[in-house]
Amino acid sequence: TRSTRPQRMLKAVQKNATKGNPQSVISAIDYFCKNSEWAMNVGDEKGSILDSVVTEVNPSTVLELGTYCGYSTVRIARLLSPGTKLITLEFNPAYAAVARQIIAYAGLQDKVTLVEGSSGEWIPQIKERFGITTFDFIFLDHWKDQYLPDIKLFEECGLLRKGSVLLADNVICPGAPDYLEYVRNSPRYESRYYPAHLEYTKLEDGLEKSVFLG
Ligand SMILES: O=C(NC/C=C/[C@H]1O[C@@H](n2cnc3cncnc32)[C@H](O)[C@@H]1O)c1cc([N+](=O)[O-])cc(O)c1O
Ligand SMILES: [Mg+2]
Repeated sequence: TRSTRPQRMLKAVQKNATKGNPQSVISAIDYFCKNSEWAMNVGDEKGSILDSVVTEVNPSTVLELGTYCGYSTVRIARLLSPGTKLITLEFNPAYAAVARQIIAYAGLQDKVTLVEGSSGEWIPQIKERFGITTFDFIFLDHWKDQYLPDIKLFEECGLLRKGSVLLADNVICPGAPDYLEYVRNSPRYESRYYPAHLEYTKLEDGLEKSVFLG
């Protein structure tokens, strides 16, 4: 049967990247998406903004929602200080299987815990399962209509502390209007928009950074 786009993306990484070199994995995926097949990775332009926010926060506890093929997982994990691990949630087993291989190719498997399951099911279990009290940094890049219910779940589960940083992809395209309205109008968040473009296109998109005020 025909291969899937994630499988073809993995092949491109194995062909063009250097094992154990995260930057080469990132470049190989961006090259594949620019020259062969578009895919919904955060991409290099928004990825550089992601890098700068992760570097600024220098988080000890990190959560990503929506691993997909692991592109942003690799971008984040490569910047974490030694001993720091990130948890990434992905409920599609086929995507998770590709992501595991891409993360391993980058040599970052020891810095990543990939959990196969849905955010709604797993967020309430994180404290007890992973011994985490709160997250310093959360990257939201899963289904856009899940951003709002999941941020409310973070609040209910006590997973945010004063200064926790949430960074959301695609707040313009495809858009997460209810989430934007919430973080921009809630007195509990200080929110800022980083304008950019939809990955590998000229369409407008951007990231919203929201700091929990406690
Ligand atoms: O739709 C987009 N992203 C949705 C991403 C979804 C990914 O997160 C997983 N997921 C979903 N809910 C989940 C809950 N729990 C765990 N994984 C979950 C899905 O299995 C998929 O791997 C998107 C679309 C465009 N676009 O231009 O169309 C551009 C982008 O950058 C995008 O991120
Ligand atoms: Mg996205």
